[in-house]
Amino acid sequence: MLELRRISAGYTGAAVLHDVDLIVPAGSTVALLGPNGAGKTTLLRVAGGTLRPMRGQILVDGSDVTGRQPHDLVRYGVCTVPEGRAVFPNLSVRENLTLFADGHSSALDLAVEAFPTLGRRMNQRAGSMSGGEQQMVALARAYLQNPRLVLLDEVSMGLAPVVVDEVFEFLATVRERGASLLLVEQYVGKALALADYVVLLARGRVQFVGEPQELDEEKIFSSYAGLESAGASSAQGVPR
Ligand SMILES: Nc1ncnc2c1ncn2[C@@H]1O[C@H](COP(=O)(O)OP(=O)(O)OP(=O)(O)O)[C@@H](O)[C@H]1O
Repeated sequence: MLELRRISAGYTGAAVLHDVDLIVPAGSTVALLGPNGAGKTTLLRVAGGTLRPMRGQILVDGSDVTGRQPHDLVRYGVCTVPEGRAVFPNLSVRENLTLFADGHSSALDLAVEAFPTLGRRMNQRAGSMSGGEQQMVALARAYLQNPRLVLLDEVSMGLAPVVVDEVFEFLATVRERGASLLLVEQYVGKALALADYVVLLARGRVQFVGEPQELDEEKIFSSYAGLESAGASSAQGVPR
């Protein structure tokens, strides 16, 4: 579905990602983990078309989409749910959703099915909703675009535990419907439970690719500390 080949990317000339290879097979969920500043958000920006890589190629279903803008990528079935509450605050929930519903009338029903809370709040101004509710709108919007690949950057950030559970149930539903997911997530245990594959990034380089069963949460966190201080060159993959 998505293939990043030897991606180097960064800001104002300085590379943050170095020769990163990453594959998200069709229908698979990949958890992208790593310590603060590892380059996870940067990688999602590259995959989602908001940051052009300095080098390397981005392929979607074998087509080269390097340099394509996010709105072009939607046509390839790639949608991003960025970090933070990506809603139009002055529009109602209904308007926020309709903008992304692409004319199909059952779209709002789909959103309500996913998040019943939204059904009771269709006329509320999105900006006046709680953080969790705004995140539901942002997630439902991506769902309405009938995506084949959803890029998710810390979508549970700052949410109450009960809302986090709801968000993960929703992601499981999106996955069951056949979409691929690439997710950056602070709730490592939940990410591992959902993921088919894990990619661990540190200092802008891939340190480990494997299956969640090969890792456990505690070891990942202890490896973060080592990877942050020791640097990528001396990091020896991930402790098992
Ligand atoms: N817009 C930007 N301009 C300049 N440097 C940036 C920008 N965004 C990120 N960086 C730098 O790129 C590096 C990687 O940041 P990135 O946000 O990709 O890491 P991350 O793994 O998502 O971290 P975190 O887990 O803390 O969110 C950091 O050193 C950061 O300071």
